[in-house]
Amino acid sequence: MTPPLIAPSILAADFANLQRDIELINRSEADWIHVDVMDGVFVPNISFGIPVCEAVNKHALKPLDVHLMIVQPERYIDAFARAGAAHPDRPGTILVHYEACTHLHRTLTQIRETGCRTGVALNPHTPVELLADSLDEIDQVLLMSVNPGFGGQSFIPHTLQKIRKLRHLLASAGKTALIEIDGGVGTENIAELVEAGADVLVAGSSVFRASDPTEAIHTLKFFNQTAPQNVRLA
Ligand SMILES: O=C(CO)[C@H](O)[C@H](O)COP(=O)(O)O
Repeated sequence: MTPPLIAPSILAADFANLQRDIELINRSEADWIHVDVMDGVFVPNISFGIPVCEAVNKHALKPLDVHLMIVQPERYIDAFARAGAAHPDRPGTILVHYEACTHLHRTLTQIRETGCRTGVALNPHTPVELLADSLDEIDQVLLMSVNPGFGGQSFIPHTLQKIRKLRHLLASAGKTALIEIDGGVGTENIAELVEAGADVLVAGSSVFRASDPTEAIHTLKFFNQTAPQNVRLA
């Protein structure tokens, strides 16, 4: 089985040591760097914006997975693309929320024009079927498995059903968009998430609250490999 892609969320990093934490991700087996942008309107919290994304990009060696939890995301797509999501050597993804887009097709076209991969995020209550007529424009679907706005929340179990439904929707339409899960992901649920059909796992607290974040990333990525046994040689 191909290991899932792991995207540590810097929302849980130490903002006073952001360069150190980005370099930790660079050296680890993580695949992407997840950048959570919150505006205090779409979600009840404010995280950071374009200058911090630029600062992350300055040190990043892996693609940025920019999750815009903001209203009217079309106003800021070009700025976040320039701030690192559209890096020519490691192009990343810009994700907008379905619930925040009045003209989703236009917004996804705008993201494609920047050179980034396109992503649509769905809140826990938003049905996956609403994406049925947009699949041609979507490279990645992010299912929120907590209510967006804060790290460290508990995983919502209903997400597993949504992953299976989305997997079925994609297969029926012959599409290959990646399924990404965000919120409450850790060693206790990664096996069932991947088994249900998840391709990408965002992990904030389970990485940055671990005593060894590099090891935590390894454990998530290779969750289905048994730990090496201590073999006594004769
Ligand atoms: O988008 C988010 C919150 O809106 C975070 O990425 C998400 O909650 C991950 O954090 P944790 O792994 O701590 O749950």
